[in-house]
Amino acid sequence: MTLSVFIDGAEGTTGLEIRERLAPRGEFSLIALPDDKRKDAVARREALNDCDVAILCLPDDAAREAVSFIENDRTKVIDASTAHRVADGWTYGFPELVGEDTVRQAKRISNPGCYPTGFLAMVAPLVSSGLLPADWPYTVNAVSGYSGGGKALIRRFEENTNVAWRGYGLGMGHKHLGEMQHYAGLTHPPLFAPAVVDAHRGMVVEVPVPLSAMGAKVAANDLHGALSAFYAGSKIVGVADMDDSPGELLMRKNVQPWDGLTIHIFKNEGGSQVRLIATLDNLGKGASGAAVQSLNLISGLAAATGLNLPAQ
Ligand SMILES: NC(=O)C1=CN([C@@H]2O[C@H](COP(=O)(O)OP(=O)(O)OC[C@H]3O[C@@H](n4cnc5c(N)ncnc54)[C@H](OP(=O)(O)O)[C@@H]3O)[C@@H](O)[C@H]2O)C=CC1
Ligand SMILES: CC(=O)N[C@@H](CCC(=O)OP(=O)(O)O)C(=O)O
Repeated sequence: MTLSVFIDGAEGTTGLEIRERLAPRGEFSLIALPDDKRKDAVARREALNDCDVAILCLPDDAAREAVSFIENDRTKVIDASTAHRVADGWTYGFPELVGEDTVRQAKRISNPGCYPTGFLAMVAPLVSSGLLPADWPYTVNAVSGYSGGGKALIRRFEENTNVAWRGYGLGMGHKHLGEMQHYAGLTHPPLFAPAVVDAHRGMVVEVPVPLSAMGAKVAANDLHGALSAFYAGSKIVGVADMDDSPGELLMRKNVQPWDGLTIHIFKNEGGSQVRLIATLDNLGKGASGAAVQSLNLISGLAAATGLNLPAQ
């Protein structure tokens, strides 16, 4: 059976990439609105009620409006925006953390934010297993490619080639804090320091872990072992081997779309300090690839269909 999918916001950065992933796949037929109707409330309402699955690639307010347009019990929703990430009645679309079956059965799925995907992939399993404390004031240092800010930031970077690094979220009230704290089960919101660099796509999310200062009774190898075991069955999330003499970790420009995520663990001599670093594609596991992973699950298909898998 072919499932009909309507991407609301199909001309945006995330929406276009979902189309790219679904175009070659015979299991899905896409409902598309003509350009002059893509923001027309009547046409969107009709498409949202006609489709089996609606994928919302919209600003938060438009995503809330789209959900309010749905008047039937059949249409399932995958929302890429921040609007429903910690809302009642919504399933967080992170199958590795919440369980594939939970996503498979959901009718309302909220796609995780790109930075929280990197943060939670590392911290949530370590906190829930008790290896890292829930009440530590974690910090998150992260860089994103400029496509993470959608069409407006792409335009800004591509028209002003003189910006190499853009720190933001300087008021420390970033919209991703809620989901990071909630799904990692933390007492405090993390101190989050995001920045954009002059690359179209890609993301590096780092959590420093001063093991001895936090009084943790575990070593870097224990964190590595726990995360390797946690993701052992995953074709999407991988854990890099620990390297005794690491050189450098690079985020490159002009890379191909990638739907995986790799966790790196580095330690100092003596093992008192650890750096947990996740590398991913903000438009892959950070957005469009994650939406397709959830779409596969609610369609009864294998979760791991994605671009350039397995994890690199
Ligand atoms: N880019 C990324 O890496 C990530 C994005 N997201 C989230 O995904 C969502 C989409 O982001 P992104 O693709 O980057 O943003 P873009 O700005 O690139 O795309 C948003 C699209 O929505 C369209 N749109 C705006 N308002 C309406 C409306 N009322 N009705 C129909 N269409 C509308 C825009 O139209 P127009 O083309 O005319 O501007 C645009 O095409 C956001 O909530 C974002 O936070 C989440 C994770 C990562
Ligand atoms: C580089 C950049 O601007 N990134 C966006 C986040 C992109 C993303 O994850 O979107 P959601 O907010 O919907 O989760 C930001 O920091 O606001």
